[in-house]
Formats: sequence, C-alpha cells, structure tokens
Amino acid sequence: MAFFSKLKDKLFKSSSKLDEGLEAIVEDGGEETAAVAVESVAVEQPVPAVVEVEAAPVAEDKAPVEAPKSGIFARLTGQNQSGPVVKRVLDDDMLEQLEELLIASDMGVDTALRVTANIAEGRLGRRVSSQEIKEILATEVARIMETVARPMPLYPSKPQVVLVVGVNGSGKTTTIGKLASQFRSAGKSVVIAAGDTFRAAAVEQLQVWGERAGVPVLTAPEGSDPASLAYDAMTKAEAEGADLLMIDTAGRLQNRQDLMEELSKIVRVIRKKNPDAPHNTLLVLDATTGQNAISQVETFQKLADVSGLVMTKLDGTAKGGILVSLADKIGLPIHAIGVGEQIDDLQPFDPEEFAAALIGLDQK
Ligand SMILES: Nc1nc2c(ncn2[C@@H]2O[C@H](COP(=O)(O)OP(=O)(O)OP(=O)(O)O)[C@@H](O)[C@H]2O)c(=O)[nH]1
Repeated sequence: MAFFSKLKDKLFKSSSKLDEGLEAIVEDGGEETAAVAVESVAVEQPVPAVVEVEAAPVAEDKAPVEAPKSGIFARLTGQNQSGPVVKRVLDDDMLEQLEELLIASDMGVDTALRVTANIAEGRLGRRVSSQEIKEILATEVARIMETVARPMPLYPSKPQVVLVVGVNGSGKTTTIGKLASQFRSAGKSVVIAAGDTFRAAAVEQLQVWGERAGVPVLTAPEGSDPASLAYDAMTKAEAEGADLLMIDTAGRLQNRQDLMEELSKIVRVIRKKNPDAPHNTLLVLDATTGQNAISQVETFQKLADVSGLVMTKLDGTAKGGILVSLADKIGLPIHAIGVGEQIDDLQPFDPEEFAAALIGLDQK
C-alpha cells in the first residue's frame, strides 16, 4: 500500500496530466447517468524486488517466469459509487482524442494507436465513465508492461559483473549507488569501478555514493584507460570474493566511435578473466528525455549488448508514457525505476502499480 502511494505521489505530474485529460475527454460530449453500485473486492499485491534474490544459472540466462498477478483494478475499484456519473459513447471522435492525449504523454504514435485500437475492440458504441476508461487504459498499459517488468537477474558467478552504460547525466552514478545499497541490504558484497576516468567530478560523485552505500569504489588517475581499471577491479573483486562488481562507464555520445571502442575494450579485458562477463549490461535512461530515450536505446544497443533498462527521474516528469513506448517498441526488460535523488529512491518495476500511477487511478 505504502509503495503504491509513494509511486503515485512521485508520478504526480504524469498522472495528473493523463487523469485530467481522460476526465476532460469524457466530460466533452458525455451525459449524466445514474450510478451503478460496484462490489468491493480487496486483493493484496506482493511488493516485487529490484533484483532477483534467488540465483539463476548463468548458462540459461533466462528470467524466471513470474506467476500472473491478480487484478489490481478489483482493488482499485473497490467502492460503491453514488450520485450521477458522466458517461460518453466510445466512438471515433473519442478515440481520436484519446490518441492525442496518449501521444502527448510521450507514448509515441505507434503505441498510442495500438493502445486505442485495443481499447476500441468490442467496446465501440458503449457508454463509458472516466473511471471506466481509466481502468480500461490501465489494463492495456499493464498488459504491455508485464512483458518487460523483470528484476535484474542474479547469478552464482563471483563476481557477477554489471556494466552500467548511458549518456552523461542520465543517472548512472546515482543508480549504481542505489543498487549497491540494495545489494548490500540483501547481504551481497559489492565493488564499484569508477570507469568514467575522463571526468574527475564523476569519479568524486561515485565515491560519495560508495560511502553512502558502504561499498568500496576503485578509481584510476584522470584520463587513464578505463579498461585497465576494469581489469584491476575484476582482480580485486575476485581476490575479495565479492558477489558483484559494478562498472560505471563514460557516456559521451558526441564521440560515438571512441565510446564504442572504450566499451568494447572494457568487455574484452574483463572477458579475459571471465568469458561470461559482463553478466548484465544495464542502460540507464532519463525519463524526462521523453521519446529521445528510444533513439538512445537504439544507439546503445549498437555500442553494447544491453541486457536491461533502469529508467530514472520518473518523479516530477510528465513523460512517464515513454516507458510504455519502450516496452512496446523495444521490449528490453525494465529492472527498476528511479523516483528521486535519495539512496532508497530506486523501486522495482511493477506494471500494474505503474499503470495505475501513470493514469492516476485512485487507490481506494
Ligand atoms: N529526481 C531525480 N533525480 C535523479 C534521479 N536519478 C538521478 N538523478 C539526478 O540526476 C543528476 C544526474 O545523475 P548522475 O547519477 O550524476 O548521472 P550520470 O549518468 O552518472 O552522469 P555523469 O556523472 O555526468 O556521467 C543528479 O543530479 C542526480 O541526483 C531520479 O530518479 N530522480
């Protein structure tokens, strides 16, 4: 419960935009009707984790199949409505308005069209209230997101190497700090390598996060070879029997060729120590960049073998729909979302909670 409220509060900007937009669409051309009583069904949801706690074998490299979750909307709609309700006939005009609203929330044109087509299916001509259309939309969004919501897999390999990539300012350092703290809380030993050796400020910031998380941060002189630091970090993590090695990397997309060479050299060097490394390549994306996140994913997929995403800065953005677009178009696993600048502001990605928060469905 607390988890949901926090997410909804933090996604306030997105939800208020979609929430108000949907209400305005139903009001526009809707008519008052007598309310129908709805039976309340309370279903408690388990809170998922950012990382898998159970180890999975490296060779299989498959995310575990999660049991389907019971409907959150039964819980969300657990109320007896009273008083007249405005309903509008779901017709082409209304669908067009819905499409525009979804595009404005950064869902992207293709995804917005697909979502509205699914909403229309079997419902054209029916009269719907704003609460009903929110529930239908939330179900559609959750359905798309379910295929990508997966905690970061943990493997028995010691150390499990996690390469963290993304453009400057996307939140790599902060995410590494938050993840390191969560791993530590789960009883894992962690080593961090400050692989963006070209920016002294980036290294210092990572050291601050390392201190907060209680995790050692390996650094190298400014301008030195990040691959050599990664090799030394691998040696240290192996010697110490660390569970995880997280490697920060530079994010200078301005010089793509250099960055590609730098990343592939890091991978080459750590594979000398463990041919299966890196076990995860996390791409950190800033949600406030909206549709631009799609092209960042495509670029980084060419630079590195991206295995999963972390979406930061979902607090205070009206662009939460980009996650739906990413799930629909790219389909990479979304391991976690950043909802603030504090160490505990990294949350597991739960499709139903996210959909409800994005659309502004009230929790009753
Ligand atoms: N509101 C909010 N701010 C965040 C979040 N994640 C990161 N930030 C902020 O975003 C800014 C950039 O984050 P960094 O972690 O430094 O990003 P980076 O990708 O490491 O950037 P460089 O160090 O420039 O490579 C910082 O001011 C962070 O506090 C988040 O989930 N929510």
